[in-house]
Amino acid sequence: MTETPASAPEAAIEISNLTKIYKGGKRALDGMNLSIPRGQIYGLLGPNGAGKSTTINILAGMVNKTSGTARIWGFDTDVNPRNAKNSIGIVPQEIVFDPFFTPFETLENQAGYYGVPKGQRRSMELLRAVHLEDKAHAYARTLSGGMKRRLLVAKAMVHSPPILVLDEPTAGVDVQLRQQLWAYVRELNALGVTIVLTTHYLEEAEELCDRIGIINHGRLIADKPTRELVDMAQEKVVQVTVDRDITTPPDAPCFEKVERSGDRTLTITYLKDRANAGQVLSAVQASGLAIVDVVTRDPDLEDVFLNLTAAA
Ligand SMILES: Nc1ncnc2c1ncn2[C@@H]1O[C@H](COP(=O)(O)OP(=O)(O)OP(=O)(O)O)[C@@H](O)[C@H]1O
Repeated sequence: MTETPASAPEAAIEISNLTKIYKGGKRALDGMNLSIPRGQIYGLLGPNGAGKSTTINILAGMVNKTSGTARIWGFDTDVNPRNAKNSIGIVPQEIVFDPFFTPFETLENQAGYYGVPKGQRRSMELLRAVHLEDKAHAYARTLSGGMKRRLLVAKAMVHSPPILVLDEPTAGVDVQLRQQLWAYVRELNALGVTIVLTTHYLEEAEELCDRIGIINHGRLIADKPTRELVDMAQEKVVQVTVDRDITTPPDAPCFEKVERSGDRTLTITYLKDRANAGQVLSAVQASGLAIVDVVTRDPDLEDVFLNLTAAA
C-alpha cells in the first residue's frame, strides 16, 4: 500500500517547469508551475486545449513529459515512480472498462493490480459509497453512463491513495447523480484525501473548490483561494426598469457600459472599485427617469475566467 514519506508533504502535488511537446510539435505545456496544497479540493480550470488533461495524464504516468519535474505526495515521478503512482488515484475523462467484468470484479482486479492484499480490499464498501451496491454483480456494459463514471471513481480509490484526481467527472452525469458524486468527493476530502478536479462547470468549481488554478496555453495564469479569485471580478451589473419607454439610454461617468435591454429596461455595468449601485441609480434618476424595479447580478467565477483567459 501507499508508503508515505516520514511526514506528509505540504504540497500534495508539486509541478515545476513542466513542458510537454507532442510529436508533431504541439507545445501543450509550456513551463508549468503548480503547487496543490495538501487537504484541499483544488479546481484546475482552463479553456479547451489549455493543457489540463496533459497535466493529469503526466501525473497518471500515461503521457511522458518533455522536461520539468512532478512530485506526487513528495515522490518525484522520475526518481520514485512506484510510490508516486501509489499516492494518486485518477478518474480519467474517457470511460474505459472491460465490459465483461462486473463492477465488483472490476474493483477486485484493480486492487490486484495495485497489490492490495485480499483481506484489505474494500470493493463492496467502495461500491456502496458510490451507490452501486445493487449493481455489484451486473455486467459493466449494462451500466448507464453516470453509473460507469461512479464506478471509475470507486476504481480510482481501491488502493486508498491520499490524492484523488478527477478529470471532467461530471460530463454527461445528470444533476442528481452529480450531487451524489460531489457528496462522496466531499466525504473523501473530509477524511483527508486531497482532491484535484478539472471541470467545465464553473459554478460547480465555485461551489466545491477551496482553491482554483487557471491554465491557459500550457501555463498557470492564476492560482488563488476561490473567494479571492471571484473577488477579482470588477464588473457588476444592475438592471433597471423605468416608468416609461426609453428612446436614448442615459449616460454617466460611473457607467462602464449601458444598454437598452427592453423598451423600459436598462442594463448598466459598473466597476465595483470606481462606483457603487447607489451612484448608478442616482445617475439614472438624474436623467429624468423614475425607477420602478432593480435587479443586480454579482460577478462570478465565469467573469473572472473569461477576463483572465481573454487577456492572456
Ligand atoms: N496526443 C496528442 N498529440 C498531439 N497533440 C495533442 C495530444 N493530446 C493533446 N494535444 C494537444 O495539446 C493541447 C492541450 O491538450 P489537453 O487535452 O491537455 O487540453 P485540455 O485543457 O485538457 O482541453 P479540454 O478542456 O478540451 O479537455 C491541445 O492543443 C491538444 O490538441
